[in-house]
Amino acid sequence: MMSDKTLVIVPTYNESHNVPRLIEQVMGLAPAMHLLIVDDGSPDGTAQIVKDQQEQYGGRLHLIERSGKLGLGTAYVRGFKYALEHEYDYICEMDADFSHDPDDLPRLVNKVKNSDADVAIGSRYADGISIINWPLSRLILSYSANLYARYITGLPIFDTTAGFKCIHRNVLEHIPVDGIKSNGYAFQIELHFRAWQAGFTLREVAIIFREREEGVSKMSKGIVWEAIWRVWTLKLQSIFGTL
Ligand SMILES: Nc1nc2c(ncn2[C@@H]2O[C@H](COP(=O)(O)OP(=O)(O)O[C@H]3O[C@H](CO)[C@@H](O)[C@H](O)[C@@H]3O)[C@@H](O)[C@H]2O)c(=O)[nH]1
Repeated sequence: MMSDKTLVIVPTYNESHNVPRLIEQVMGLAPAMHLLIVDDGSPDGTAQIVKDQQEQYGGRLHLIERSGKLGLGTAYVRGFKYALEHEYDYICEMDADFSHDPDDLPRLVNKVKNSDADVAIGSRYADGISIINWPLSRLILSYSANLYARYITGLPIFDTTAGFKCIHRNVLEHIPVDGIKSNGYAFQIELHFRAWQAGFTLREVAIIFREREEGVSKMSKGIVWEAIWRVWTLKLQSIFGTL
């Protein structure tokens, strides 16, 4: 096994305007990282753009194509299994739309490599509120969802729904990733909760989150509802065992 292999997993749905620059930026980082795009049959041809660039990056750019829009959570679970099968040590999550700055990836990876953190979370709320250009309504929704999830679950972090992080391979080997049932942004809460319950250390690293400039958010009412009820099932499961 190569030492210190890092895989950045990016789920995509209709991100053709973002993915060329995303690939260029992640492939240009030092130390070198691998990038896995998990695309859900995007009608705008996102997957084809990835395929066209694969040869250029000598085996560092990977693609999983799924048949339709199956959700953010299952896309990450698919990516985690790929990471374990291919023996990556550090596994990162990131959005395709530059809300997360790829240049912050080395900071997250270093946090896991060089501190007690098993999961380093790129946090919008660790240092006040560091979000640029979100409408006030979205900011209020996200902030209150995070307070609510933190209060009910007891998670020791401020950004429970963060989708930007680095995870040590050990975490994914020890929590049953197939058992993560949330599929929207609640997936992030559930992943943090299961890692924390298993005794792993979560640490927040302050980042600046920027509203996307290209494409649209896939946020929906269903995603919000799932987060509202899911935190209760997580809490109850932790008290009573599997429901
Ligand atoms: N493969 C796949 N990818 C998806 C799907 N839904 C969304 N994505 C991809 O997942 C990433 C995040 O989706 P967005 O729709 O851009 O998220 P957002 O509204 O900006 O939400 C942000 O905030 C959430 C809550 O705070 C975070 O949980 C989320 O990760 C993200 O950072 C993007 O790369 C998007 O293309 C899906 O069904 N399938």
